[in-house]
Amino acid sequence: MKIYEKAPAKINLMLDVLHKRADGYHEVEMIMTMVDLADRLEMYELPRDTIIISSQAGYIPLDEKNLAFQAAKLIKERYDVTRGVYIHLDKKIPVAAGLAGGSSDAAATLRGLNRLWGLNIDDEELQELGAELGSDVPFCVTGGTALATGRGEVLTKMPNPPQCWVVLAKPPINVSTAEVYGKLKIDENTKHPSSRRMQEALEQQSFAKVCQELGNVLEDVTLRLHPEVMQLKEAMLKLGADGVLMSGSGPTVFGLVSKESKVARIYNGLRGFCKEVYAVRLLT
Ligand SMILES: C[C@@](CO)(OP(=O)(O)O)[C@H](O)COP(=O)(O)OP(=O)(O)OC[C@H]1O[C@@H](n2ccc(N)nc2=O)[C@H](O)[C@@H]1O
Ligand SMILES: Nc1ncnc2c1ncn2[C@@H]1O[C@H](COP(=O)(O)OP(=O)(O)O)[C@@H](O)[C@H]1O
Repeated sequence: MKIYEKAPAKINLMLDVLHKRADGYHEVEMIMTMVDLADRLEMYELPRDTIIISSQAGYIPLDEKNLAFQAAKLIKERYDVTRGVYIHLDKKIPVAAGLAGGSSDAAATLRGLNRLWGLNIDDEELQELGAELGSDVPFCVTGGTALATGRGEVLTKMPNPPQCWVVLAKPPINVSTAEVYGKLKIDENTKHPSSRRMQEALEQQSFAKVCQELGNVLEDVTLRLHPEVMQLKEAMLKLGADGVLMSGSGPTVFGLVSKESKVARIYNGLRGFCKEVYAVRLLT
């Protein structure tokens, strides 16, 4: 039997950092949602007790460093599964982009192997397993729109934003999440976005207010390291996006666009100087 799972990318509509914790992680408040740009996973059982990962993408690890491998290993160990699995990753989400591609692959692996091996693990337990793999994995297990607190693993469901277009642009630079958190300084000058106001915008289904409340404290760090991210933000706004923000630790910038008629102009305008541009819908 073959199992297929879709692993969508996330964007952070707002991302606030409250403080650094004793365990080295940062206490966050983020509202995240999924977009229709997704990796596709194909999984089937192997007669031998082994985990094999393959992918058409030449630029991700295929060994135990791969988050899908780690997810398969964790579920096998925790539920005493002695059967093996072959997992093919059809990568579509740009890597190390602030879009949680690896986390979403890990979450999709947990969901898929739960089905393949009939383990009947509920979502809450899958999220707990996910938290052992990374801070964004629990959200990716169930998706939708959620407020994430703690280090990202404490989830409260939120209404989906009003449907719109999302134009994503990833500049050709690599950003390390650990480095961005490491260089972040929270002080009295920090401009904190508000999860309460973003939540109100979602409850009111106000697209204008969602755009107005977009904010990410990690932006300042990544913009300082890579000024070209700012150029992308400015270009997107100039081309007509209604709201623009960097996702996660970056470097991907997303623009929310309500009118379909504007999307082609923004997409084509950005393609002039950025190779990786996507125009997708929210996954609502
Ligand atoms: C910034 C965010 C926003 O959604 O996403 P990305 O930019 O990675 O997509 C997340 O907080 C990233 O989540 P994730 O990528 O799963 O992070 P992890 O693997 O758990 O942690 C990577 C490193 O980031 C730092 N880290 C992560 C989460 C957190 N709340 N505080 C931290 O300080 C730690 O240094 C950790 O070693
Ligand atoms: N299945 C996977 N897909 C993408 N990247 C992976 C995967 N497994 C491990 N990685 C590694 O995880 C790191 C972060 O990748 P990714 O999850 O795409 O980015 P981000 O945390 O910025 O959203 C990369 O350095 C990549 O090599």
